[in-house]
Amino acid sequence: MNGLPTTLEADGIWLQFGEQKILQSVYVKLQTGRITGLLGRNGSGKSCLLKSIMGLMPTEWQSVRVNGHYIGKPYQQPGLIRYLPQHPFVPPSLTIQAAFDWYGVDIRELAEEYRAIGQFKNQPFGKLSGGEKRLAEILLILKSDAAFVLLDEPFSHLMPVQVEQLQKTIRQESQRKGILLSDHLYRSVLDLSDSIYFLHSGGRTIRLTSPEQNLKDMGYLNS
Ligand SMILES: Nc1ncnc2c1ncn2[C@@H]1O[C@H](COP(=O)(O)OP(=O)(O)OP(=O)(O)O)[C@@H](O)[C@H]1O
Repeated sequence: MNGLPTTLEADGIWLQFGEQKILQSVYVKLQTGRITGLLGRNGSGKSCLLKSIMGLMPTEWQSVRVNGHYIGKPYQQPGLIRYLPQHPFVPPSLTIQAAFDWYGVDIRELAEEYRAIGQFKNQPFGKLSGGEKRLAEILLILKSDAAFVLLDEPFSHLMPVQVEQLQKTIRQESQRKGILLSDHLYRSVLDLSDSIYFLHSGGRTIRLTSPEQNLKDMGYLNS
């Protein structure tokens, strides 16, 4: 691939577990400089889709292309893509400082805005509260040097003031990255996103044209 990655397209993703069809020919497109939202009911397959894009799921078929070039295992490409899973992923014995060093993120840049990060930098992850841990993990992924970032429920466990701060950081980082944002805090997803996909329980994505109305029509929001 020549030049900097600017577009990532995941196409024709098919995934099933036994008889249960999860994803059926799903398509999503990410672009650097843009935030793409992903919404869908509980269990519709959003987390599976994010893992599939990374190359971490045993899909029946899928094609991930960066600037039009097929990439077999996106997660193996240095500087291409990072993924925030729903569940904690940093080993509990690692300190915040050590984790940030490992991901190549300068903790000093964040410590002023996110006081807790600076304050607890010598604490191991295992001793942090659920919200503190989540915040540190989101920032690790979001600030690391990658062209694309996939965020699975970044706002869960965070108090409102941190959600607001994080929205600001997501906007800042989107100036140089393509971000896929999936969260049930739909208002934040709608406010931040340049375009929004809805994953139907049948396993297909549609792009929302009038997000709020579409979400009501599909029963994701009360009308
Ligand atoms: N490893 C697995 N083996 C079997 N079934 C799985 C596996 N992983 C996920 N599933 C099933 O796939 C479906 C989609 O799960 P997924 O976690 O992707 O949903 P989701 O849209 O992220 O849900 P939520 O909004 O509740 O987080 C669920 O029915 C789940 O039980």
